[in-house]
Amino acid sequence: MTVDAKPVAELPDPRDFGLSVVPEGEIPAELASLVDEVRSLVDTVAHTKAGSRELAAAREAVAAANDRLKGDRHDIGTMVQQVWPDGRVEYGTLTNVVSGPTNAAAPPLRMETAPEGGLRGEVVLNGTYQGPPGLVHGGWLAALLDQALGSAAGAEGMPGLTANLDVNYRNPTPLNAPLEITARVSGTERRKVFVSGEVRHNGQVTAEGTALMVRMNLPGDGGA
Ligand SMILES: CCCCCCCCCCCCCC(=O)SCCNC(=O)CCNC(=O)[C@H](O)C(C)(C)COP(=O)(O)OP(=O)(O)OC[C@H]1O[C@@H](n2cnc3c(N)ncnc32)[C@H](O)[C@@H]1OP(=O)(O)O
Repeated sequence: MTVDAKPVAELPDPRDFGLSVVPEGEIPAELASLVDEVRSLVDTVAHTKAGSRELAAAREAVAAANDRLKGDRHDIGTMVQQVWPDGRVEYGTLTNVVSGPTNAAAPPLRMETAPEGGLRGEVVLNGTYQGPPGLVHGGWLAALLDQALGSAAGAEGMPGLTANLDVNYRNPTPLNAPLEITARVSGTERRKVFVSGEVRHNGQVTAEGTALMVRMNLPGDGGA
């Protein structure tokens, strides 16, 4: 098994597949700020002990905001073009549930190139990601790993879909605490990209995963 990455410059342009693209720099600062506020609102609502009057008033205010914004929407499948600090261009889904910059349901996870190779990111999951008391839900840890592992393949010029994901939960993962996510490509075989990664808290692995990503079949690939 070898790592046989395509040059990053050959990454597919989503526009060639009929998808819309929004450059990340063109997302209004007001939208980023609104997304942060909604993320906080979801946590607040999930934990509130407010009384009926306050709840009804808050519901009216939220409904008014919803009515105000819901007319003008990006299409499902819209991509966001992100430029890495080293100038590399990457495409992700605008509303990706783990990393989408406009999705208030996303933590959001942003991965960067790690000095030791592969990718590294940091994330804090609030109480809306809870599974067992005070701990992160295992399904969300799998989602974080899936995204990080997929990004590691994408960063090597091999974007694709997850065919298989295997997660081991080694230690409880706390809420409201910094988590480090690492991921890398360990090998390739034809269109198969083998990836692995970890979630750590205070340097201790809490979850680790391996995945098989099947690289997108691109024009000129010959299916290989
Ligand atoms: C435009 C740019 C956009 C880029 C965006 C990217 C964002 C990424 C973000 C990522 C983060 C989010 C991630 C997500 O959320 S991805 C969302 C969750 N995943 C999916 O929905 C994938 C559903 N599955 C499929 O679509 C197909 O099955 C795929 C595409 C995976 C393969 O169907 P395809 O017809 O294409 O290929 P193939 O069948 O010829 O197989 C090829 C090779 O693979 C081997 N194989 C296949 N399956 C398995 C398996 N289960 N175990 C072991 N091996 C398996 C197979 O034997 C063969 O091997 P070999 O014969 O060569 O030895």
